[in-house]
Amino acid sequence: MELQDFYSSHGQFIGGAWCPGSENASVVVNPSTEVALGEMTPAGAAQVTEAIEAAWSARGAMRALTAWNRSRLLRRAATLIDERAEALGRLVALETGKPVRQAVGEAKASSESVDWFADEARRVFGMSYESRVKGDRYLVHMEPLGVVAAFVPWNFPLLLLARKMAPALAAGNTLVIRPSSEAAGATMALIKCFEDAGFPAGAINLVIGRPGDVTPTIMNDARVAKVSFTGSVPIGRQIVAQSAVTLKRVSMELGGHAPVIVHADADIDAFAALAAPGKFRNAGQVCASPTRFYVHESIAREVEQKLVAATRALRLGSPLDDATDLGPLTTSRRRDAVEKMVDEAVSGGARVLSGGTRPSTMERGYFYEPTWLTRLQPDAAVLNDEPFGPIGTLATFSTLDEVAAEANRLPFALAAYVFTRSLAKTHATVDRLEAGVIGVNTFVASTAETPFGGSKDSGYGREGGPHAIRDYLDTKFVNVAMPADAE
Ligand SMILES: NC(=O)C1=CN([C@@H]2O[C@H](COP(=O)(O)OP(=O)(O)OC[C@H]3O[C@@H](n4cnc5c(N)ncnc54)[C@H](O)[C@@H]3O)[C@@H](O)[C@H]2O)C=CC1
Ligand SMILES: O=Cc1ccc(S(=O)(=O)O)cc1
Repeated sequence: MELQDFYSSHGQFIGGAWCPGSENASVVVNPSTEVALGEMTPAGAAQVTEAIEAAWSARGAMRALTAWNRSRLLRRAATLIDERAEALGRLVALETGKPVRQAVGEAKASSESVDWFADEARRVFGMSYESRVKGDRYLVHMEPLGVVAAFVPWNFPLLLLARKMAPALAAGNTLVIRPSSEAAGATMALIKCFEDAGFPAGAINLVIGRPGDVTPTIMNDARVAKVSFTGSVPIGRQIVAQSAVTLKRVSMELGGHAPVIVHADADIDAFAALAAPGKFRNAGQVCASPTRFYVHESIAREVEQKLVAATRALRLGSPLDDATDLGPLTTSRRRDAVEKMVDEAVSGGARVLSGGTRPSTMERGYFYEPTWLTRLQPDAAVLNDEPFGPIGTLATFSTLDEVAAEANRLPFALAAYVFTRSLAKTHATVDRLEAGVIGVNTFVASTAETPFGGSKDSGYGREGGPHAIRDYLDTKFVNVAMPADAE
């Protein structure tokens, strides 16, 4: 099916039915060609209210499902996502510019997340314990919150959506989802997997619209009990402020600026082989992307050479090509922001070790070369603001005290990475780092079964792992006193 036909036949999903949006059509652009993939009609504020009403009405149907039923539905959705992974990945590649192999990997990881929470649905345990009055009982029930709103960004439109939907549905909630319009088709296709799995009408609602039409409507509606947001720190702050009006619960998965500490005893070849693809995965548009590389001064020269060589071996090109490692940035505003950061750094005296420009080989598209910068001024924007693009910075260190202070200097605390062969150095470094997730000798810091999230300006709440479902549950204490004349 042509993408335009898919946008037209799907669109918004409200109360179990697909329908067009009520606002003027907007164009979805292919970032690797800058050509329109099609047009879709965004949802207006009235449709957002309809979606909240549908989710509110469907609470009963969700509560009528047993944990085993919810588990079966999630398992079916996970199977469908897995079966459709190639098609889902292709949509992500077309709409966001992510290389198709990475995009199919994202679809598979989404399936794993939903599959994992299919099990978690059956492990929502309350408690029963002895009262301080003989014969009475204290019971603690865990209950769904009701209607949950999920705001999902464009960089991992499948995975970050799955990580919100799966625990919310496993706990028995209903959903109103606002994805980024950049990845409209991929989001619709993922929602279709849940529809085809057989969730009750109204349990899942999708509204693709402009922030000004969608967010205030959701934030001002007291029927929405919780909001889970992934995106930038400034928008996260706005949403937290707005949540005060109706006292919604909030989970925030915001930006990062991950430090990477490479100790003198690290396996340099293994590090370089992981670091180049790790840094430039999804062109660096990953909240946990490794960005500030601190290398022990005794190995700095060798690390620099090997890192640059490994980076030059990466293939930049069409996201639809299986051999591509690096596609375009998803939006022109991201490419422009990256370009500005590099140009300003260079004006301030930074040295470019590789990249530093748009590629001469690509005539169109929001491409930018994978870039390494060194000798940066401490106040360079790239060392302080999240680059969210294909830029890595290199600096040296001599002591753990010095590098730990530098790593923790920023207000972000999402991911960090450490490379060493020593267990003692691993523990000493990990203990000093302020980060929600830490990879040691790896850039994998997130799986379906482990908690992902940050602290400080990187937000709060955890996605994935056994901790995640707690954010979608309410606690009810019941004190059962025995009547004096009970039989
Ligand atoms: N933590 C993460 O995974 C992500 C972080 N970001 C951060 O955002 C920066 C810029 O991304 P942009 O899309 O250009 O910026 P942005 O700050 O306008 O948007 C960030 C995300 O929030 C959404 N958004 C914007 N306004 C919203 C609102 N009022 N209500 C609900 N959602 C809203 C957007 O659709 C997007 O997905 C990146 O440089 C990065 O720092 C962006 C996407 C994902
Ligand atoms: O942007 C947030 C983000 C994206 C991807 C992953 S994962 O490593 O692929 O799980 C984690 C966080």
